[in-house]
Amino acid sequence: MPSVPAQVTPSRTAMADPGPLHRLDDLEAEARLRLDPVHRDFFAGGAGDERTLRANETAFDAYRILPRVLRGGGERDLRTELLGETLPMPVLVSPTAFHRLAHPEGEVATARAVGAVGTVLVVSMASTTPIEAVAEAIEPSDRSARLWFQLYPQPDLGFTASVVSRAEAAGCRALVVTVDSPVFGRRDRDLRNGFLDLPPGYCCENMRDPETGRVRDIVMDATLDWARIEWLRATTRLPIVLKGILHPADARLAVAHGVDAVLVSNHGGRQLDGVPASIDALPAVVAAVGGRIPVLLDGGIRRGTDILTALALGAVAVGVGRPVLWALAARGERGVSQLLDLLRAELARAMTLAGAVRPADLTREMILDRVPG
Ligand SMILES: Cc1cc2nc3c(=O)[nH]c(=O)nc-3n(C[C@H](O)[C@H](O)[C@H](O)COP(=O)(O)O)c2cc1C
Ligand SMILES: CCCCCCC(=O)C(=O)O
Repeated sequence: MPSVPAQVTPSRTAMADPGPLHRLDDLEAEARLRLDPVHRDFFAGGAGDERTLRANETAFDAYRILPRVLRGGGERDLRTELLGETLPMPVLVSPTAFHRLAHPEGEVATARAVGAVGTVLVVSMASTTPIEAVAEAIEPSDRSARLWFQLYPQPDLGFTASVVSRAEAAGCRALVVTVDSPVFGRRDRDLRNGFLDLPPGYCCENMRDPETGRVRDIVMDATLDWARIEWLRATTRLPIVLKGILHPADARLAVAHGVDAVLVSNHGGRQLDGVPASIDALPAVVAAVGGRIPVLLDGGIRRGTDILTALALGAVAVGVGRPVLWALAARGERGVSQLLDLLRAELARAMTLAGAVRPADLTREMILDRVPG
């Protein structure tokens, strides 16, 4: 594979304190100033004509919140039960690759920020920091933070098992198995930019072979099937979350195969272009699962009102992907903390205005859909 052409080194000096964060999209604008344009394209881009990428955000425009009034309740309680644990809010950090391209401290900075909030960081298999170092980055006093590990199952079962063991030993509390990537999506921006490999000095640290020390390439495995999920089920005691479920029939199969949760996701529009926005796929998956396992969602979450809409349509929690990368690139650890605080504050305010004290108060009847723009 050709390596990436010489990169512009982002300047991290002489940047004034950016102060408080008022809007999530300010982070993207700031990040744009700091990122190498090739890396920015990798983070921002999607597959094909990026129809699904755009739809993930714009689909929320077709939903309206129908609030309840005079419900009182005082302070909002955002705590959320998920896979046997209590999260402080129904927001997780979805797995994204290559955080060290966004900021020199990479996944360590992300983990510290998520650790301070105490929610879940799903560490990508394509992390540029080894899972052990990500786990160590979380302060002992913040150990209520949860790491989950995202896995692309590799055709080499022995190596896959060794990666799962590493994640278990590092204290990861769930395995997020990405099932929407039997092959890499066609990403025109990366092809045009020649971004086909990491720059020298960076690698996917979780792909280091335990025996040889060599770093393997991640294989997107087109032979992946339900039998492999059964194999994984027998290989680990960790809860298994299937990431990339869009079809209700697959959600039913996930339940039948003993999976612990499904994550409705189109990989941020980076795999099969033309699939529905995540929020549009959610209701049918929720109906198919029928409450037997939790349903999560990611894709296009940018506002507290987006989170509220997803929860009311049946998601137990949502994940954010790109906003975390923008926050990290723009402001490092502080930016990720500010982002999570902003989402929490926006959600609490939206719930107050909608008459919900707890996430469980958000119900399907509070959402009108197919509202023309
Ligand atoms: C730059 C980038 C890298 C990603 N890397 C991974 C990955 O390593 N594993 C994975 O399962 N999903 C990956 N995703 C998909 C995200 O987990 C998530 O599904 C998506 O970003 C959610 O959409 P959002 O960016 O609109 O929040 C990546 C997404 C982006 C933007
Ligand atoms: C060969 C490296 C694979 C990185 C995969 C990251 C990812 O999922 C993405 O969407 O990009």
